[in-house]
Amino acid sequence: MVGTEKQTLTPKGIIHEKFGVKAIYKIEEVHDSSQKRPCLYRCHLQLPDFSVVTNVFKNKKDSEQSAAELALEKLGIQPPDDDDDDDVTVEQAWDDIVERIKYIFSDEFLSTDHPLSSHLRAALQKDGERFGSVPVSVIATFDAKIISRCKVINPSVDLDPNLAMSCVMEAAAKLSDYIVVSPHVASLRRKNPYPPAIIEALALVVEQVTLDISSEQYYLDIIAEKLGLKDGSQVMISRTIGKTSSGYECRVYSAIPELRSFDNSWKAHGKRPVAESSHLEKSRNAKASFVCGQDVHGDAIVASVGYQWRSHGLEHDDVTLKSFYRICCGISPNGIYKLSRKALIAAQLPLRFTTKSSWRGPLPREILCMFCRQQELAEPVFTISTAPVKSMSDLLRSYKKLKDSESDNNSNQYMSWETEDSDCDDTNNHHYKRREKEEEPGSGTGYRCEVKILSKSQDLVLDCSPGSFYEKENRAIQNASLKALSWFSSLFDDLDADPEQPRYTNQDLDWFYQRNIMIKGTFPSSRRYKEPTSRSKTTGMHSYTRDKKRVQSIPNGSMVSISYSVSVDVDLGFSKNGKPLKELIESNEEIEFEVGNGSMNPHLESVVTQMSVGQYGCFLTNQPSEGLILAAASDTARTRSLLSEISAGLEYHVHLLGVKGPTEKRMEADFFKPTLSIQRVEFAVKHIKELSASNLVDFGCGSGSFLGSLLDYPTSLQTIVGVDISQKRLARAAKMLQSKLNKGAGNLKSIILYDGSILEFDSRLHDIDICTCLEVIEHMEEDEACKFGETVLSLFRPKLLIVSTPNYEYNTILHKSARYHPKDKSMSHRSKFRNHDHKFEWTRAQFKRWAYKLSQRHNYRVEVTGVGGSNVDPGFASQIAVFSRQSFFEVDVVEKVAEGSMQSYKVIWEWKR
Ligand SMILES: C[S@@+](CC[C@H](N)C(=O)[O-])C[C@H]1O[C@@H](n2cnc3c(N)ncnc32)[C@H](O)[C@@H]1O
Ligand SMILES: [Mg+2]
Repeated sequence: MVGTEKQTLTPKGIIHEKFGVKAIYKIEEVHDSSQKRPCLYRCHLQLPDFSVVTNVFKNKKDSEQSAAELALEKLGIQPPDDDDDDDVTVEQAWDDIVERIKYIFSDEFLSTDHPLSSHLRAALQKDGERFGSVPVSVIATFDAKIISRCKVINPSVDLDPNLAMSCVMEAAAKLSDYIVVSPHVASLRRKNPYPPAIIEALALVVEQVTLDISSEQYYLDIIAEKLGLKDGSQVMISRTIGKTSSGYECRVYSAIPELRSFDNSWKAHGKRPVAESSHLEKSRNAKASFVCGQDVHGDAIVASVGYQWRSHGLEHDDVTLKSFYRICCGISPNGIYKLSRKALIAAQLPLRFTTKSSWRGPLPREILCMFCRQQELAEPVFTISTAPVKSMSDLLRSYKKLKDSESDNNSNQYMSWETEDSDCDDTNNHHYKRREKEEEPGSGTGYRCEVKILSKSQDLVLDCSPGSFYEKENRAIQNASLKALSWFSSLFDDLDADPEQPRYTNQDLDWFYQRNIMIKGTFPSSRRYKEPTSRSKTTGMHSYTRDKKRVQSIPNGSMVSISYSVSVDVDLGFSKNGKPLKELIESNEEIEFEVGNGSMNPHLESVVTQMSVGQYGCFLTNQPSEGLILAAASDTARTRSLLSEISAGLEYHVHLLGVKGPTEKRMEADFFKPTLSIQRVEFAVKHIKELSASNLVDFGCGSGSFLGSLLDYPTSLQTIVGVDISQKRLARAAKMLQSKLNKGAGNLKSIILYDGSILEFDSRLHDIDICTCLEVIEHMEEDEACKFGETVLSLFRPKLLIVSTPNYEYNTILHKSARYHPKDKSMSHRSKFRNHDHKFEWTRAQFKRWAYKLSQRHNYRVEVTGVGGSNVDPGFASQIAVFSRQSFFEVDVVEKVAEGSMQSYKVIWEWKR
């Protein structure tokens, strides 16, 4: 007799028998360039219903076998070499079934991919007596090991499935300590409850249900019915948790927990009792509890339905999965920012606040207030303190200290001592406490802000005291708010994660307080800055891969404008039917952001800052949290199904529309300590003192930063005047000056702000001691700048005129410091200027020519000098011409003009002592 040696099939063989050509193996080569090892292999196996990916192997065959083994495990098929059915005795078979049932009801089985585990998870979603009960028929049908052992016990099980079920019931009866057998309903359930954490994790399933409220039935009864409850009287209703896209309010509906007596004894030892864990009690629904801030047990329905005070009829609106996820998103500070910028995937809550003009979206303080309201916390309390800054030398010394403290605090040096025209200190009408002023009157100021978040019952939730100083009070407040927000954000960010304690009830505050006191230096470091971990892809456009060395051509501080789209994309080779699958989830025609402050999705920012204007880019990344994608996607059902694909990632397309270089002030602040504007103030003060000037006019005074600084220096000045054509800036100047004067600054008699063009003459400003025109002329056309020169020296005729403007030749140095490439062909001539608003920038020779010719025509003497750098090549960063009136013609001209008496300027604000 020829020996019939038993041929055991390999895992791959079994897969082939079952699926034939529908099983697609794909081998991926894994290179590790850092180590000179040969290539490794990973196998992706795609089956009609699911796919698996292996670890890496030295050879392709092993990776394929491993993939097949993984797939068999998922299918619940025992690998053939595991054991040999022929050798199993009946007794052993019973033992195996008992062991297997025990394993099926273990904690770890719930997280396996075995098809039975889905039945178990579904059973744990049931309420009441059915909670955790799994039909015996399911166990007898879907577990290969149980089937094979049942066959050993009784070979006829193939013909009569009832036999297998009896086997399972009988085996389960031997586990009476562990399993409850319900013979009348033929189901099994575990005796001891699952740990609450496991149950909570299971509660994260969010599905869409349809409530038919068209009938005459009471809507709460309909909701009760969906929740498996008797009627509306058993339904608990949450507070409003958010709105649908059309603005209707949503609430969470769930079962009223069993009425328990009020046992307050736990408060003494500070720990809330864990609910008596009978399997009959509904498990805590973590997601619903997170969303509405109340303990929700069992299933919950988010719905927008009910009677509003505005109308008599029942109002209702569809709550889509998208609106649900958007509500979840809006609970976190980062989400509030994302939603308000209409860029869920792209926008990020910035890590720092630089200037109001470059900030996009609601300001940090507004977001913080919104967040506190939403979380039922008290309004944030800001405490502002000032630091003494006495003289230039002290300022320089303290700068160094500040820099150290800034770096301790993981923040950016730009934040300190920066001036910015467009910033205004709109710090009114909020909860501010002012500390004793530590500085001497008349000295400069630096602001520091601390923010405290308290619960409604005034318990401290967060104490955020960043150590940084800012020149502007508003900037200190915004940055402190941002720090508090970033901290809350790190608690809330992942929509699908379960924050341990998402809200702060009195009971939670103790531990919350201890964990959350945030002081200087203990701020959690950000996880945001990662290079794109792209699955690289070439598309004929610019494509980016992980290996490519990153060369940032757009410097930090620039304002970048892009259009982009993001799609969920399933790799061609892995999609079912081999068809490419893609779903657009977010797109934006134009969105602007500041580079380097963390306000843009790091992948997009990293790619965009390597591009030039007009260029397109395409890249792929892994997916962020599913909740975020679903909140952005319009077809949530389809997007969800794509996301379940193993090779799903995000495909970004981006077009760089424009770049505005980093602001002049930021670039200069990076380079000059003290800043050029402070150096200009010092320069002017020196001349005021030399001349013992009693009045001064600042032409193009903007938001009054120069005039405001003059209040900090003791001089002979009695009257100062500002002229500008921007009413908005003049209003800011007035507000700032008033606030400084209220604090007792300066020794002046009067201040006037005029709205008017400095190209026009106004006889009230004739024959002034000193006129200044700092960084203004380059904001006009060149011919206007020349006209201004003529008007001032021929009509206003001040004793001294100081005009400053950037030195174009110095830009190469500034741009180099900002990693800016002026040779970039995509940059226009204008973009090589320091500021996008500059109409021209002169070289030293151009400026000198203008100044000398002008002075000669009007009988002034001129000295051309500057601040920042020195007289040697390429000269001063900010070039300055000082025109002094020669006394020769003086008398005639003064009289001539006084007769003309033209008043073309309008008084905007006036102050008199
Ligand atoms: C860069 S800002 C300089 C502000 C201020 N001098 C300083 O150094 O901080 C230029 C200012 O010039 C003003 N300006 C431009 N053309 C003007 C004109 N024809 N008359 C008056 N002001 C003008 C603008 O409104 C703007 O406030
Ligand atoms: Mg300028």
